Amino acid sequence: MGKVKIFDTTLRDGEQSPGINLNHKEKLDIAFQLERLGVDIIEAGFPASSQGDFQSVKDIATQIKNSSITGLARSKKEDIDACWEALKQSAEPRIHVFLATSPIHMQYKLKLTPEQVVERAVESVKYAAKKFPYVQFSAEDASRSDWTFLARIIEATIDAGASVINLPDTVGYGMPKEISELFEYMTKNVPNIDRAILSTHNHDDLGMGVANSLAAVQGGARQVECTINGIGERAGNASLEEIAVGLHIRSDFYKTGTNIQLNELKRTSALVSRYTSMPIPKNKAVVGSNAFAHESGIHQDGMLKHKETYEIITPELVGATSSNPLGKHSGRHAFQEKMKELGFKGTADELNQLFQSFKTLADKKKTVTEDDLYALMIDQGEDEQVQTYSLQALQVSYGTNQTPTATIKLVKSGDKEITEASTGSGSVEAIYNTLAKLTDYEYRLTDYRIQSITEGEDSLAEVHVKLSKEEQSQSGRGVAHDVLEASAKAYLHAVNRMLNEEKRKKEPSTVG
Ligand SMILES: CC(=O)SCCNC(=O)CCNC(=O)[C@H](O)C(C)(C)COP(=O)(O)OP(=O)(O)OC[C@H]1O[C@@H](n2cnc3c(N)ncnc32)[C@H](O)[C@@H]1OP(=O)(O)O
Ligand SMILES: CC(C)C(=O)C(=O)O
Ligand SMILES: [Mg+2]
Repeated sequence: MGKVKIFDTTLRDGEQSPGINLNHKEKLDIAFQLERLGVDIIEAGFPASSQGDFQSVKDIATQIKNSSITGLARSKKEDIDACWEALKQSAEPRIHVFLATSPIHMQYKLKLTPEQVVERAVESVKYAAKKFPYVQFSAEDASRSDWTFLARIIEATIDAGASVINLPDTVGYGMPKEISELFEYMTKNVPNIDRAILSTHNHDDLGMGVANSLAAVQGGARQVECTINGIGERAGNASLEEIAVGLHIRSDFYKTGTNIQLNELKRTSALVSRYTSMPIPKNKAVVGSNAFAHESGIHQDGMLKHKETYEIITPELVGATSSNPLGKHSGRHAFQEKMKELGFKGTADELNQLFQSFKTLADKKKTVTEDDLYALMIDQGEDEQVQTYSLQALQVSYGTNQTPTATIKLVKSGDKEITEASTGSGSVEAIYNTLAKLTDYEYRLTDYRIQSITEGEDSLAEVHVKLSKEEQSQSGRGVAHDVLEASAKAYLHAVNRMLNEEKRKKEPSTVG
């Protein structure tokens, strides 16, 4: 069996997404990327719909060399003529003529009888075939059409010159088994079907776009129409990246493949997302940022032991990279691996302590980044010094028209709990006034700096302070999820270092 042709309609049906309006340059950029991706046919637009669409189709048709270009036309001479004017310079001019075949569309929208629909379709395909070497006919709303009538119009349009017959699930109504049977039925019941290839075009109203496309391939379709990121009318079209990767990964099942250069998928998806301002959901198959991310401990452990335990698609296949983000579901194996990567050389006990701090942090933060882990490592190094004072509890009350008050409980010398409260003109000053009382020292705060270690709302805050007393000064650093807690920690860090330094000076020198 030959390869399934990929017909990309991002620039036509994709652009029909509410809110999307691509300009000329954006359309050309996307067309060039689709060509790089290895798309067989690019539906560049609907030339009769506007002057802008006409010009884009024309320019794409003259500039793209390695994909065939097509344009959409209603079953009307004016639409076909506009399409010809836009596409006549293309290397392989193709037209896509459509007319609806379902009872509801024929009666209410077209206001035509089934006989008139067959007549109009045949007349249009014949007219198009006089100009175009390749004519595709689409029976719009095929999935809600009567199958006997559909077989009749397919036979008639093939006789009129159509070499591709598309059976769209225009409103995303079909179910996979039904779509597969529809294609099998037409393959068996249309006498001249071997003179055309069958094409499938699915919408995602019931979330079946990709499943129906693959089911159609099972039923005999040899062309699949789809869009990048699944953009399109209403809930969108079937997504190209999912179809191409599905056919590749399960080629054992479908016994076919595509010409798509899979490692261009991620880039193409990102380009379309940027130009259409339609963000890609994190959990989107193939191209979502979580598609190759493994967060839970058991999965990360499995991945470290053998990637295929949890990865059926390698990120490299689609031009993406994998990641093992650490979060609250991560276990010791993945944590240890990451710490090794970061250069941790401590003992098993130290690693264990770090793992506990990491778990505490991960409970508050969605993803713990490398920078967060560095911060934890550095904090641990500091913990090895004598900590005269350590923070037990901190409460700050703050409100407009209210004096900020801090209540702080410290542990002194490892066992004694001491508590104090003080006010200040701001929350940080209230904290520092309270800490000054608790630590019996009157330091001057000569520097206070705050920075976020990582990006995002849930990043760790890092506070740096400098405390001075007479000739002495000492810096301190505190890291916490909360700015006020980091401020208190930084102050205590400086006090503890100051006390350690004083003690060291008093100790008799061992040198000499
Ligand atoms: C399933 C799909 O995705 S189909 C493609 C949808 N895409 C678009 O509609 C692209 C943007 N559309 C447009 O710019 C405009 O709708 C145009 C330029 C195509 C037509 O504009 P207008 O002439 O103002 O017509 P309008 O859009 O209001 O109505 C559509 C007309 O086309 C007719 N029509 C619909 N499909 C077809 C068809 N396949 N063949 C012939 N006529 C058709 C309708 O019956 C209606 O005809 P009527 O005016 O006699 O009732
Ligand atoms: C024009 C046709 C193919 C279409 O987009 C549809 O039926 O969804
Ligand atoms: Mg469509």
